Amino acid sequence: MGIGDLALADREVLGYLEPVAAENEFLGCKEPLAAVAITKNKLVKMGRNERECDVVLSHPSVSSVHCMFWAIRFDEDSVPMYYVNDCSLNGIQLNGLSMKRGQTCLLDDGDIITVPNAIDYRFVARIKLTTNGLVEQLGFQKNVENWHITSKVVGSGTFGHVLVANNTAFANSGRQAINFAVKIIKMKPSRLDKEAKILLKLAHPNIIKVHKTFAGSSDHLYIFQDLITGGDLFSYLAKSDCLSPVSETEALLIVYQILHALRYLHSQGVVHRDLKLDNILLCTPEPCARIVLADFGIAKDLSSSRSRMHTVVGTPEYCAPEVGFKADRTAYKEFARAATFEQQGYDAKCDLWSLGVIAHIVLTGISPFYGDGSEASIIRNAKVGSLSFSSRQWSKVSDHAKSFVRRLLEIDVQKRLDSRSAFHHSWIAKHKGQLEKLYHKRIVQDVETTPKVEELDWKRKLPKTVNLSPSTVPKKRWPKSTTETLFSCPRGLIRQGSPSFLDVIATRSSTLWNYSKLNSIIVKPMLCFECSLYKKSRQKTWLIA
Ligand SMILES: Nc1ncnc2c1ncn2[C@@H]1O[C@H](COP(=O)(O)OP(=O)(O)OP(=O)(O)O)[C@@H](O)[C@H]1O
Repeated sequence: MGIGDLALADREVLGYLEPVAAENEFLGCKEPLAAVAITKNKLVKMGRNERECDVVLSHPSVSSVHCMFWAIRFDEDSVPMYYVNDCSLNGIQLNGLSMKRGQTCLLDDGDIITVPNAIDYRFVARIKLTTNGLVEQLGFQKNVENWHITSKVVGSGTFGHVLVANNTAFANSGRQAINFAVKIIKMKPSRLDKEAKILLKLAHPNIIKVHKTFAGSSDHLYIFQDLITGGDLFSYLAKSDCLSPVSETEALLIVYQILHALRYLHSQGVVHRDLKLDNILLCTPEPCARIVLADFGIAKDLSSSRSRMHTVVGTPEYCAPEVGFKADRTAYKEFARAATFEQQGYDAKCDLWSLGVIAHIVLTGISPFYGDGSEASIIRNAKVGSLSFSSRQWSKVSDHAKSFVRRLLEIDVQKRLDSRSAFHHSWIAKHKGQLEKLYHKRIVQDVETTPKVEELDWKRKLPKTVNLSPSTVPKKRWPKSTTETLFSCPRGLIRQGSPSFLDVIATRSSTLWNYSKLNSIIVKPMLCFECSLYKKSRQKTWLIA
Protein backbone atom coordinates (compact mmCIF):
# COMPACT_ATOMS: atom_id res chain seq x y z
CA MET A 1 0.00 0.00 0.00
CA GLY A 2 1.34 3.41 -0.96
CA ILE A 3 1.40 6.84 0.55
CA GLY A 4 -1.86 8.55 1.22
CA ASP A 5 -2.84 11.81 -0.51
CA LEU A 6 -3.08 13.55 2.82
CA ALA A 7 0.58 12.95 3.56
CA LEU A 8 1.71 14.00 0.12
CA ALA A 9 0.00 17.32 0.50
CA ASP A 10 1.79 17.99 3.79
CA ARG A 11 4.97 19.99 3.22
CA GLU A 12 6.29 18.99 6.61
CA VAL A 13 6.55 15.37 5.56
CA LEU A 14 10.18 14.73 4.70
CA GLY A 15 10.05 11.00 4.07
CA TYR A 16 8.06 7.79 4.47
CA LEU A 17 8.37 4.25 5.59
CA GLU A 18 6.49 2.00 3.22
CA PRO A 19 5.67 -1.58 4.11
CA VAL A 20 7.30 -3.93 1.63
CA ALA A 21 5.28 -7.08 1.12
CA ALA A 22 3.26 -8.87 -1.45
CA GLU A 23 -0.45 -8.04 -1.21
CA ASN A 24 -1.34 -11.48 0.17
CA GLU A 25 1.09 -11.05 3.08
CA PHE A 26 -1.19 -8.37 4.42
CA LEU A 27 -4.07 -10.81 4.66
CA GLY A 28 -5.09 -11.17 8.22
CA CYS A 29 -4.29 -7.57 9.07
CA LYS A 30 -7.10 -5.93 10.95
CA GLU A 31 -6.61 -2.81 8.89
CA PRO A 32 -4.67 -2.17 5.71
CA LEU A 33 -1.02 -1.37 6.17
CA ALA A 34 -0.21 2.24 5.53
CA ALA A 35 2.95 4.18 4.95
CA VAL A 36 4.30 6.09 7.93
CA ALA A 37 5.29 9.71 7.49
CA ILE A 38 8.58 11.07 8.83
CA THR A 39 8.39 14.74 9.69
CA LYS A 40 11.09 17.16 10.82
CA ASN A 41 12.61 16.43 14.24
CA LYS A 42 9.82 14.07 15.22
CA LEU A 43 10.62 10.52 16.20
CA VAL A 44 8.73 7.69 14.52
CA LYS A 45 8.94 4.65 16.77
CA MET A 46 8.42 1.02 15.80
CA GLY A 47 7.93 -1.67 18.40
CA ARG A 48 5.59 -3.69 20.54
CA ASN A 49 4.50 -0.92 22.88
CA GLU A 50 1.12 0.30 21.64
CA ARG A 51 1.21 3.48 23.69
CA GLU A 52 4.62 4.64 22.58
CA CYS A 53 4.99 3.37 19.05
CA ASP A 54 3.70 4.81 15.81
CA VAL A 55 4.06 1.42 14.16
CA VAL A 56 3.09 -1.44 16.44
CA LEU A 57 4.69 -4.81 15.70
CA SER A 58 3.19 -7.36 18.01
CA HIS A 59 5.62 -10.27 17.69
CA PRO A 60 7.18 -11.27 21.06
CA SER A 61 10.70 -11.02 19.67
CA VAL A 62 10.14 -7.34 18.94
CA SER A 63 11.31 -4.96 21.68
CA SER A 64 9.00 -2.50 23.35
CA VAL A 65 10.56 0.24 21.22
CA HIS A 66 12.56 -1.63 18.61
CA CYS A 67 13.82 1.17 16.38
CA MET A 68 13.27 4.86 15.77
CA PHE A 69 13.37 7.02 12.65
CA TRP A 70 13.73 10.77 12.28
CA ALA A 71 14.76 13.47 9.85
CA ILE A 72 16.88 16.54 10.59
CA ARG A 73 16.90 19.56 8.36
CA PHE A 74 19.59 22.15 9.14
CA ASP A 75 17.53 24.86 7.44
CA GLU A 76 14.94 25.22 4.73
CA ASP A 77 17.56 25.23 1.97
CA SER A 78 19.28 22.03 2.97
CA VAL A 79 18.62 18.40 2.16
CA PRO A 80 17.38 16.58 5.29
CA MET A 81 19.43 13.90 6.99
CA TYR A 82 17.36 10.77 7.62
CA TYR A 83 18.29 8.44 10.44
CA VAL A 84 17.38 5.08 11.95
CA ASN A 85 18.37 4.06 15.46
CA ASP A 86 18.40 0.46 16.64
CA CYS A 87 17.23 0.35 20.24
CA SER A 88 16.24 -3.33 20.23
CA LEU A 89 17.55 -6.51 21.80
CA ASN A 90 17.09 -8.66 18.71
CA GLY A 91 18.35 -6.14 16.23
CA ILE A 92 17.39 -4.74 12.88
CA GLN A 93 19.00 -4.91 9.50
CA LEU A 94 19.57 -2.13 7.08
CA ASN A 95 19.86 -3.38 3.50
CA GLY A 96 20.64 -6.83 4.83
CA LEU A 97 23.44 -5.70 7.17
CA SER A 98 22.91 -5.86 10.92
CA MET A 99 23.15 -2.72 12.97
CA LYS A 100 24.81 -2.59 16.35
CA ARG A 101 22.58 -2.07 19.35
CA GLY A 102 22.27 1.63 20.00
CA GLN A 103 23.76 2.48 16.60
CA THR A 104 22.29 5.25 14.50
CA CYS A 105 22.69 5.03 10.72
CA LEU A 106 21.97 7.45 7.94
CA LEU A 107 19.19 6.42 5.60
CA ASP A 108 19.20 6.77 1.85
CA ASP A 109 16.23 6.75 -0.48
CA GLY A 110 15.13 3.16 -1.10
CA ASP A 111 16.90 1.62 1.91
CA ILE A 112 15.22 -1.48 3.31
CA ILE A 113 14.80 -1.87 7.04
CA THR A 114 14.16 -5.37 8.33
CA VAL A 115 12.71 -6.01 11.75
CA PRO A 116 12.97 -9.78 12.33
CA ASN A 117 9.57 -11.49 12.41
CA ALA A 118 7.79 -8.45 11.03
CA ILE A 119 7.47 -7.10 7.52
CA ASP A 120 10.21 -5.07 5.89
CA TYR A 121 9.91 -1.34 5.40
CA ARG A 122 11.30 0.68 2.55
CA PHE A 123 12.45 4.18 3.32
CA VAL A 124 11.42 6.80 0.77
CA ALA A 125 13.11 10.20 0.96
CA ARG A 126 10.93 13.14 0.05
CA ILE A 127 13.87 15.47 -0.62
CA LYS A 128 16.77 13.77 -2.31
CA LEU A 129 20.41 14.56 -2.46
CA THR A 130 21.62 15.84 -5.80
CA THR A 131 25.17 15.05 -6.76
CA ASN A 132 27.80 17.67 -7.61
CA GLY A 133 27.61 19.27 -4.24
CA LEU A 134 30.09 21.09 -2.09
CA VAL A 135 32.84 18.51 -2.37
CA GLU A 136 33.19 19.16 -6.08
CA GLN A 137 32.48 22.90 -5.96
CA LEU A 138 34.97 23.72 -3.22
CA GLY A 139 37.59 21.21 -4.23
CA PHE A 140 37.55 19.15 -1.04
CA GLN A 141 39.48 15.93 -0.99
CA LYS A 142 37.22 12.91 -1.22
CA ASN A 143 39.56 10.58 0.61
CA VAL A 144 41.94 11.09 3.49
CA GLU A 145 43.72 7.86 4.42
CA ASN A 146 40.93 5.45 5.35
CA TRP A 147 38.35 8.22 5.61
CA HIS A 148 35.91 8.88 2.79
CA ILE A 149 34.05 12.18 2.54
CA THR A 150 30.50 12.01 1.16
CA SER A 151 28.48 14.80 -0.48
CA LYS A 152 25.97 14.92 2.37
CA VAL A 153 26.07 18.28 4.13
CA VAL A 154 25.17 18.18 7.83
CA GLY A 155 25.49 21.91 8.40
CA SER A 156 27.34 25.04 7.41
CA GLY A 157 28.68 28.00 9.33
CA THR A 158 30.92 31.04 9.10
CA PHE A 159 34.12 29.07 9.07
CA GLY A 160 33.33 25.84 7.38
CA HIS A 161 31.08 23.08 6.22
CA VAL A 162 30.27 19.86 8.02
CA LEU A 163 29.79 16.77 5.85
CA VAL A 164 29.14 13.10 6.47
CA ALA A 165 32.25 10.92 6.36
CA ASN A 166 32.82 7.19 6.57
CA ASN A 167 35.78 5.23 7.74
CA THR A 168 36.53 2.51 5.21
CA ALA A 169 37.93 0.28 7.94
CA PHE A 170 34.32 -0.43 8.81
CA ALA A 171 33.10 -1.19 5.34
CA ASN A 172 34.46 -4.76 5.43
CA SER A 173 33.23 -5.75 8.83
CA GLY A 174 29.99 -7.28 7.47
CA ARG A 175 27.94 -4.89 9.53
CA GLN A 176 26.48 -1.50 8.97
CA ALA A 177 29.23 1.11 8.87
CA ILE A 178 29.37 3.89 11.42
CA ASN A 179 28.82 7.37 10.05
CA PHE A 180 31.12 10.18 11.07
CA ALA A 181 31.23 13.89 10.39
CA VAL A 182 34.04 15.97 8.96
CA LYS A 183 34.29 19.69 9.45
CA ILE A 184 36.24 21.28 6.64
CA ILE A 185 37.63 24.74 7.30
CA LYS A 186 39.46 27.04 4.96
CA MET A 187 41.86 29.24 6.84
CA LYS A 188 45.26 30.89 6.83
CA PRO A 189 47.95 28.22 7.38
CA SER A 190 48.97 29.87 10.67
CA ARG A 191 45.51 29.28 12.10
CA LEU A 192 45.02 25.88 10.63
CA ASP A 193 45.20 23.66 13.64
CA LYS A 194 43.91 25.87 16.48
CA GLU A 195 40.46 24.32 16.72
CA ALA A 196 41.84 20.85 16.09
CA LYS A 197 44.55 21.16 18.78
CA ILE A 198 42.01 22.17 21.39
CA LEU A 199 39.57 19.42 20.44
CA LEU A 200 42.19 16.69 20.43
CA LYS A 201 43.08 17.34 24.04
CA LEU A 202 39.47 17.14 25.25
CA ALA A 203 37.56 14.01 26.27
CA HIS A 204 34.12 14.45 27.79
CA PRO A 205 30.66 12.94 27.15
CA ASN A 206 29.27 16.40 26.43
CA ILE A 207 32.01 17.58 24.09
CA ILE A 208 32.39 16.58 20.46
CA LYS A 209 34.86 13.74 20.02
CA VAL A 210 37.50 14.25 17.35
CA HIS A 211 39.15 11.19 15.78
CA LYS A 212 41.56 12.67 13.31
CA THR A 213 42.68 15.97 11.87
CA PHE A 214 44.33 16.48 8.53
CA ALA A 215 45.72 19.58 6.87
CA GLY A 216 45.07 19.08 3.19
CA SER A 217 46.16 21.03 0.18
CA SER A 218 44.72 24.52 -0.48
CA ASP A 219 44.71 25.35 3.23
CA HIS A 220 41.81 23.10 4.07
CA LEU A 221 41.73 21.56 7.48
CA TYR A 222 39.70 18.36 7.87
CA ILE A 223 38.48 17.54 11.37
CA PHE A 224 36.98 14.03 11.51
CA GLN A 225 34.62 13.70 14.43
CA ASP A 226 31.56 11.87 15.72
CA LEU A 227 28.42 12.52 13.72
CA ILE A 228 25.86 13.82 16.18
CA THR A 229 22.60 12.68 14.72
CA GLY A 230 19.82 14.57 16.50
CA GLY A 231 20.50 17.99 14.96
CA ASP A 232 21.30 21.15 16.85
CA LEU A 233 19.29 22.79 19.62
CA PHE A 234 18.25 25.57 17.26
CA SER A 235 16.54 23.11 14.90
CA TYR A 236 15.10 21.21 17.86
CA LEU A 237 13.36 24.32 19.22
CA ALA A 238 12.41 25.74 15.82
CA LYS A 239 8.75 25.04 15.33
CA SER A 240 7.01 26.73 12.44
CA ASP A 241 8.23 30.31 12.47
CA CYS A 242 9.66 30.74 15.93
CA LEU A 243 11.46 28.96 18.74
CA SER A 244 9.38 26.98 21.21
CA PRO A 245 10.30 26.48 24.85
CA VAL A 246 10.69 23.04 26.39
CA SER A 247 9.41 21.92 29.79
CA GLU A 248 11.37 23.11 32.80
CA THR A 249 12.56 19.56 33.49
CA GLU A 250 13.89 19.21 29.98
CA ALA A 251 15.50 22.65 30.18
CA LEU A 252 17.15 21.67 33.44
CA LEU A 253 18.71 18.58 31.89
CA ILE A 254 19.95 20.58 28.91
CA VAL A 255 21.49 23.23 31.17
CA TYR A 256 22.94 20.59 33.50
CA GLN A 257 24.76 18.88 30.63
CA ILE A 258 26.10 22.17 29.27
CA LEU A 259 27.31 23.01 32.78
CA HIS A 260 29.13 19.67 32.97
CA ALA A 261 30.84 20.45 29.68
CA LEU A 262 31.74 23.99 30.79
CA ARG A 263 33.11 22.89 34.16
CA TYR A 264 35.35 20.41 32.37
CA LEU A 265 36.39 22.88 29.64
CA HIS A 266 37.23 25.61 32.12
CA SER A 267 39.18 23.18 34.31
CA GLN A 268 41.26 22.46 31.19
CA GLY A 269 41.82 26.17 30.63
CA VAL A 270 39.62 26.23 27.54
CA VAL A 271 36.99 28.90 26.96
CA HIS A 272 34.44 28.15 24.21
CA ARG A 273 33.45 31.79 23.46
CA ASP A 274 30.70 30.86 21.00
CA LEU A 275 28.07 28.97 22.95
CA LYS A 276 24.74 29.22 21.17
CA LEU A 277 21.82 27.02 20.16
CA ASP A 278 23.49 26.15 16.84
CA ASN A 279 26.59 24.77 18.57
CA ILE A 280 24.73 22.52 20.97
CA LEU A 281 24.02 19.19 19.31
CA LEU A 282 21.60 16.47 20.37
CA CYS A 283 22.24 12.76 19.89
CA THR A 284 18.53 12.15 19.22
CA PRO A 285 15.77 14.76 18.78
CA GLU A 286 13.98 13.83 22.00
CA PRO A 287 13.84 15.02 25.60
CA CYS A 288 16.72 13.94 27.84
CA ALA A 289 18.98 13.14 24.90
CA ARG A 290 22.74 13.45 25.33
CA ILE A 291 23.97 16.89 24.43
CA VAL A 292 27.30 17.63 22.80
CA LEU A 293 29.08 20.98 22.49
CA ALA A 294 30.57 21.54 19.05
CA ASP A 295 32.29 24.30 17.10
CA PHE A 296 35.48 25.21 18.90
CA GLY A 297 36.42 27.52 16.00
CA ILE A 298 36.98 30.52 18.24
CA ALA A 299 37.68 28.69 21.50
CA LYS A 300 40.70 29.89 23.44
CA ASP A 301 43.18 27.71 25.25
CA LEU A 302 44.40 29.65 28.27
CA SER A 303 46.03 26.66 29.95
CA SER A 304 49.58 27.86 29.36
CA SER A 305 49.14 31.60 29.71
CA ARG A 306 46.12 31.92 32.01
CA SER A 307 45.78 35.42 30.59
CA ARG A 308 42.59 37.27 29.95
CA MET A 309 41.13 37.59 26.47
CA HIS A 310 40.72 40.78 24.49
CA THR A 311 39.55 39.79 21.04
CA VAL A 312 35.99 40.73 20.23
CA VAL A 313 34.54 37.42 19.09
CA GLY A 314 31.32 35.51 19.41
CA THR A 315 27.75 35.96 18.32
CA PRO A 316 26.20 39.22 19.57
CA GLU A 317 22.94 37.62 20.64
CA TYR A 318 24.74 35.29 23.08
CA CYS A 319 27.76 37.43 23.90
CA ALA A 320 28.60 38.80 27.34
CA PRO A 321 28.77 42.61 27.48
CA GLU A 322 32.38 42.64 28.75
CA VAL A 323 33.54 41.00 25.48
CA GLY A 324 33.10 44.44 23.97
CA PHE A 325 30.76 44.26 21.01
CA LYS A 326 29.81 47.72 19.79
CA ALA A 327 26.34 48.60 18.58
CA ASP A 328 27.93 50.70 15.87
CA ARG A 329 29.78 48.40 13.48
CA THR A 330 31.97 51.23 12.14
CA ALA A 331 33.52 51.58 15.60
CA TYR A 332 35.48 48.38 15.01
CA LYS A 333 37.59 49.94 12.31
CA GLU A 334 39.30 52.13 14.89
CA PHE A 335 38.81 50.30 18.16
CA ALA A 336 39.01 46.60 17.44
CA ARG A 337 41.14 45.15 20.25
CA ALA A 338 41.43 48.49 22.03
CA ALA A 339 37.75 48.34 22.81
CA THR A 340 38.21 45.46 25.21
CA PHE A 341 41.58 46.61 26.58
CA GLU A 342 39.68 49.57 28.02
CA GLN A 343 37.61 47.09 29.97
CA GLN A 344 40.49 44.83 31.06
CA GLY A 345 39.38 42.05 28.74
CA TYR A 346 37.24 39.12 29.77
CA ASP A 347 37.55 35.61 31.13
CA ALA A 348 35.82 32.20 31.10
CA LYS A 349 32.69 33.69 32.64
CA CYS A 350 31.71 34.90 29.16
CA ASP A 351 30.57 31.28 28.55
CA LEU A 352 28.27 31.48 31.57
CA TRP A 353 26.55 34.56 30.15
CA SER A 354 25.92 32.65 26.91
CA LEU A 355 24.51 29.78 28.95
CA GLY A 356 22.18 32.32 30.59
CA VAL A 357 20.88 33.37 27.15
CA ILE A 358 20.43 29.71 26.18
CA ALA A 359 18.60 28.92 29.44
CA HIS A 360 16.33 31.95 28.87
CA ILE A 361 15.47 30.71 25.36
CA VAL A 362 14.88 27.06 26.25
CA LEU A 363 12.64 28.04 29.17
CA THR A 364 10.55 30.62 27.32
CA GLY A 365 11.35 30.60 23.61
CA ILE A 366 12.40 34.24 23.96
CA SER A 367 15.88 35.61 23.45
CA PRO A 368 16.46 37.97 26.41
CA PHE A 369 18.00 40.95 24.61
CA TYR A 370 16.52 40.49 21.18
CA GLY A 371 14.76 43.89 21.02
CA ASP A 372 13.90 44.70 17.42
CA GLY A 373 16.17 41.91 16.21
CA SER A 374 18.91 44.15 14.84
CA GLU A 375 22.41 43.42 16.08
CA ALA A 376 22.73 47.02 17.33
CA SER A 377 19.68 46.67 19.54
CA ILE A 378 20.79 43.25 20.82
CA ILE A 379 24.19 44.64 21.81
CA ARG A 380 22.66 47.75 23.42
CA ASN A 381 20.12 45.69 25.40
CA ALA A 382 22.74 43.21 26.62
CA LYS A 383 24.89 46.08 27.90
CA VAL A 384 21.98 47.33 30.01
CA GLY A 385 21.21 43.75 31.00
CA SER A 386 17.69 44.39 32.19
CA LEU A 387 15.57 41.28 32.49
CA SER A 388 11.84 41.00 32.86
CA PHE A 389 10.15 37.88 34.11
CA SER A 390 6.66 39.32 33.92
CA SER A 391 5.69 37.97 30.50
CA ARG A 392 3.23 35.12 30.13
CA GLN A 393 6.01 32.80 29.00
CA TRP A 394 7.60 32.98 32.45
CA SER A 395 4.39 32.34 34.36
CA LYS A 396 4.90 28.59 34.68
CA VAL A 397 8.63 28.75 35.29
CA SER A 398 9.85 28.26 38.88
CA ASP A 399 11.48 31.06 40.86
CA HIS A 400 14.62 28.92 41.16
CA ALA A 401 14.95 28.80 37.37
CA LYS A 402 14.38 32.55 37.08
CA SER A 403 17.00 33.21 39.73
CA PHE A 404 19.45 30.92 37.90
CA VAL A 405 18.99 32.86 34.66
CA ARG A 406 19.40 36.14 36.54
CA ARG A 407 22.63 34.96 38.19
CA LEU A 408 24.08 34.08 34.78
CA LEU A 409 22.89 37.18 32.94
CA GLU A 410 24.63 39.34 35.52
CA ILE A 411 26.44 42.36 34.06
CA ASP A 412 28.82 42.49 37.02
CA VAL A 413 31.24 39.68 36.17
CA GLN A 414 32.24 39.28 39.83
CA LYS A 415 28.65 38.51 40.78
CA ARG A 416 28.03 36.16 37.85
CA LEU A 417 28.13 32.43 38.66
CA ASP A 418 31.08 30.48 37.32
CA SER A 419 30.98 26.93 35.98
CA ARG A 420 31.59 25.47 39.45
CA SER A 421 29.39 27.69 41.59
CA ALA A 422 26.51 27.28 39.11
CA PHE A 423 26.19 23.66 40.33
CA HIS A 424 25.44 24.99 43.83
CA HIS A 425 22.64 27.27 42.68
CA SER A 426 19.30 26.16 44.14
CA TRP A 427 17.81 25.30 40.72
CA ILE A 428 20.50 22.67 40.19
CA ALA A 429 21.28 21.76 43.81
CA LYS A 430 17.61 21.11 44.62
CA HIS A 431 17.48 18.34 41.99
CA LYS A 432 21.07 17.17 42.37
CA GLY A 433 20.27 13.55 43.26
CA GLN A 434 17.88 12.96 40.37
CA LEU A 435 20.04 14.87 37.92
CA GLU A 436 23.11 12.83 38.75
CA LYS A 437 21.21 9.56 38.45
CA LEU A 438 19.74 10.56 35.12
CA TYR A 439 23.07 11.87 33.92
CA HIS A 440 24.79 8.56 34.57
CA LYS A 441 21.94 6.45 33.25
CA ARG A 442 21.20 8.37 30.07
CA ILE A 443 24.31 10.34 29.23
CA VAL A 444 27.35 8.45 30.44
CA GLN A 445 25.89 5.10 29.38
CA ASP A 446 25.02 6.50 25.97
CA VAL A 447 28.69 7.32 25.42
CA GLU A 448 29.68 3.86 26.56
CA THR A 449 27.40 2.24 23.99
CA THR A 450 28.54 4.56 21.19
CA PRO A 451 30.79 2.55 18.86
CA LYS A 452 34.41 3.58 18.91
CA VAL A 453 36.64 3.80 15.88
CA GLU A 454 38.97 1.15 17.24
CA GLU A 455 36.06 -1.21 17.84
CA LEU A 456 36.19 -3.32 14.71
CA ASP A 457 34.93 -6.63 15.97
CA TRP A 458 31.31 -6.13 16.87
CA LYS A 459 29.53 -8.88 18.69
CA ARG A 460 26.09 -8.50 20.05
CA LYS A 461 24.90 -11.00 22.61
CA LEU A 462 21.48 -11.88 21.35
CA PRO A 463 18.87 -13.47 23.51
CA LYS A 464 17.26 -16.42 21.80
CA THR A 465 14.61 -15.17 19.42
CA VAL A 466 11.15 -16.56 19.78
CA ASN A 467 10.08 -18.19 16.58
CA LEU A 468 6.41 -18.02 15.97
CA SER A 469 4.92 -18.80 12.69
CA PRO A 470 3.17 -17.38 10.86
CA SER A 471 4.49 -13.97 11.85
CA THR A 472 1.99 -12.01 13.85
CA VAL A 473 0.30 -9.16 12.17
CA PRO A 474 1.67 -5.71 12.77
CA LYS A 475 -0.76 -3.02 13.75
CA LYS A 476 -0.19 0.38 12.27
CA ARG A 477 -0.98 3.83 13.41
CA TRP A 478 -0.22 7.08 11.73
CA PRO A 479 1.95 9.36 13.78
CA LYS A 480 0.10 12.24 15.36
CA SER A 481 -0.84 14.72 12.73
CA THR A 482 1.97 17.13 12.03
CA THR A 483 -0.53 19.86 11.44
CA GLU A 484 -1.34 19.67 15.11
CA THR A 485 2.14 20.87 16.02
CA LEU A 486 1.98 23.50 13.37
CA PHE A 487 -1.12 25.04 14.81
CA SER A 488 -0.06 25.08 18.42
CA CYS A 489 2.78 27.46 19.00
CA PRO A 490 3.34 27.27 22.75
CA ARG A 491 4.71 30.79 22.98
CA GLY A 492 1.60 32.08 21.31
CA LEU A 493 3.60 34.77 19.57
CA ILE A 494 2.88 33.65 16.08
CA ARG A 495 0.05 31.33 15.36
CA GLN A 496 0.72 29.56 12.14
CA GLY A 497 -2.38 29.32 10.05
CA SER A 498 -4.06 32.39 11.49
CA PRO A 499 -2.58 35.16 9.35
CA SER A 500 -5.29 37.61 10.27
CA PHE A 501 -4.19 37.38 13.87
CA LEU A 502 -0.59 38.15 13.16
CA ASP A 503 0.82 39.05 9.83
CA VAL A 504 4.55 38.88 9.91
CA ILE A 505 6.60 39.69 6.90
CA ALA A 506 10.21 38.75 7.18
CA THR A 507 12.11 40.69 4.59
CA ARG A 508 15.30 38.80 5.01
CA SER A 509 17.03 36.59 2.56
CA SER A 510 15.96 33.01 2.43
CA THR A 511 19.60 32.12 3.09
CA LEU A 512 19.21 32.07 6.82
CA TRP A 513 22.87 31.77 7.59
CA ASN A 514 23.99 34.91 5.84
CA TYR A 515 23.96 37.27 8.78
CA SER A 516 24.77 40.32 6.68
CA LYS A 517 21.58 39.78 4.74
CA LEU A 518 19.43 39.88 7.83
CA ASN A 519 17.06 42.76 7.39
CA SER A 520 14.37 44.01 9.66
CA ILE A 521 11.24 42.14 10.49
CA ILE A 522 8.11 44.12 9.81
CA VAL A 523 5.20 43.49 12.10
CA LYS A 524 1.92 45.27 11.54
CA PRO A 525 1.71 47.82 14.38
CA MET A 526 -1.62 46.67 15.78
CA LEU A 527 -0.13 43.24 16.18
CA CYS A 528 2.88 44.17 18.32
CA PHE A 529 2.04 42.92 21.72
CA GLU A 530 3.37 41.76 25.01
CA CYS A 531 7.01 41.09 24.29
CA SER A 532 9.55 41.28 21.56
CA LEU A 533 8.96 39.01 18.63
CA TYR A 534 11.71 36.47 18.34
CA LYS A 535 11.62 35.16 14.82
CA LYS A 536 13.71 32.13 14.26
CA SER A 537 16.96 32.96 12.51
CA ARG A 538 20.43 31.57 12.90
CA GLN A 539 22.99 34.13 14.05
CA LYS A 540 26.51 34.07 12.67
CA THR A 541 29.71 34.19 14.61
CA TRP A 542 31.76 37.39 14.35
CA LEU A 543 35.51 37.57 14.48
CA ILE A 544 36.43 41.20 14.71
CA ALA A 545 39.99 41.57 15.88
N1 LIG B 1 29.83 16.63 14.55
C1 LIG B 1 28.68 17.10 14.08
N2 LIG B 1 27.64 16.28 13.92
C2 LIG B 1 26.47 16.76 13.42
N3 LIG B 1 26.25 18.04 13.07
C3 LIG B 1 27.26 18.91 13.21
C4 LIG B 1 28.52 18.50 13.72
N4 LIG B 1 29.32 19.59 13.76
C5 LIG B 1 28.59 20.62 13.29
N5 LIG B 1 27.35 20.23 12.96
C6 LIG B 1 26.29 21.08 12.36
O1 LIG B 1 26.89 21.97 11.44
C7 LIG B 1 26.64 23.33 11.80
C8 LIG B 1 27.85 24.17 11.48
O2 LIG B 1 29.00 23.65 12.16
P1 LIG B 1 29.99 24.58 12.98
O3 LIG B 1 29.17 25.39 13.97
O4 LIG B 1 31.06 23.76 13.56
O5 LIG B 1 30.53 25.53 11.82
P2 LIG B 1 31.10 27.01 11.93
O6 LIG B 1 31.52 27.41 10.56
O7 LIG B 1 32.16 27.06 12.96
O8 LIG B 1 29.78 27.80 12.39
P3 LIG B 1 29.59 29.19 13.17
O9 LIG B 1 29.11 30.18 12.16
O10 LIG B 1 28.52 28.89 14.19
O11 LIG B 1 30.88 29.55 13.82
C9 LIG B 1 26.25 23.29 13.28
O12 LIG B 1 25.36 24.33 13.60
C10 LIG B 1 25.59 21.92 13.42
O13 LIG B 1 24.21 22.01 13.11
